[in-house]
Amino acid sequence: MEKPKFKTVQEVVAAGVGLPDRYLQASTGDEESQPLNGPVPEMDIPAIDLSLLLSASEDGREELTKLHSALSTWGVVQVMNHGITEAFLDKIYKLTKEFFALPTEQKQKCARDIGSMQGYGNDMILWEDQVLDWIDRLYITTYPEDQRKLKFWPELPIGFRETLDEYTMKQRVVVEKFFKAMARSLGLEENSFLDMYGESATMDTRFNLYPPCPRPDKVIGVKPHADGSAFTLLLPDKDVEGLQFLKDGKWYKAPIVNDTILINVGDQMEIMSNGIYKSPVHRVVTNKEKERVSVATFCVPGEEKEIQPVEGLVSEARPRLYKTVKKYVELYFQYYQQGRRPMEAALI
Ligand SMILES: O=C(O)CCC(=O)C(=O)O
Ligand SMILES: [Fe+2]
Repeated sequence: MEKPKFKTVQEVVAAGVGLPDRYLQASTGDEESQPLNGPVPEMDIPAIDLSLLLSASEDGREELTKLHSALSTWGVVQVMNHGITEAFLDKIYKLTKEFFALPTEQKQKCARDIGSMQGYGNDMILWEDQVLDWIDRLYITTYPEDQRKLKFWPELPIGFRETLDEYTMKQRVVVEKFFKAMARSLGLEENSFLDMYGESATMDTRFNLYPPCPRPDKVIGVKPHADGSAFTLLLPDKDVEGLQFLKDGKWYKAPIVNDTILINVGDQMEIMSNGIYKSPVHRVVTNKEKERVSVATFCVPGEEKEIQPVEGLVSEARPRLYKTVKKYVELYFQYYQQGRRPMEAALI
């Protein structure tokens, strides 16, 4: 098997050769108003009770209103009472840290092949002169089961595979409820989005490690992007901040709230909701002293599915904003490479 051409961030750090130029961001000109490592205000997003969202009670309706308000402004919510115990989430965080702490040779057993996304490696190099993100990751397709490639599922740390399998099944329950809740919050029949999303939808989980970085003013953990998924379930680090969302041209940091899952809308949900729910641009900044981890699961419609605004959200007052797209993720990378917002391709 071909080995990846570039070193992981952990290997760069271990080599002790200083910071390679490939990680240095070009000046964007707006550093003065909001420098990469400067203080940013915290975003004001609600914690939504998932167990209430599908209830017909007064409290349930109130929760749906909160969901609508957060997703149509920020495109992000914290979800609590999601049915996954704190002890289980802690196990995921622990296994993530243990995986990245393994010796390089052990991690390389799950190394990504050149040109493919799945497996262990550094920021994927998609174009020449790309400034690299300060991140190492393990990217695994977890669902449907027949699409799993076990060679990318680490055998160590012990329990990783079983726990990831269990986490996938638990997340599926959350995903279905969340789709139904989003439909209800827009006055639609419960299955409106699920029917379009499809039975063949995939889940990809990405374990992210951001080692301490010598130049947080010049180096970024993940460059600004919006997710190409329908939506993303995220477990941000429980102690170390870093995730920021862009709203009206300003960056805000995501709060850390224990025992919640952060869910952000992705481009394909923005399309299905005819633009009512926003796929937010976000980034991750680096930290000089502390290592940070996160675990993101991307929920992606099946490749054969045609994704478009659902009927109930198109009217004379609100004309259709997006074309029908298929295999959006492929299109996503073509645009991303050109430094363009992939969403542009879907706009009518
Ligand atoms: O590390 C994080 O908190 C977010 C990572 C992210 O945005 C992504 O993986 O798409
Ligand atoms: Fe993201």
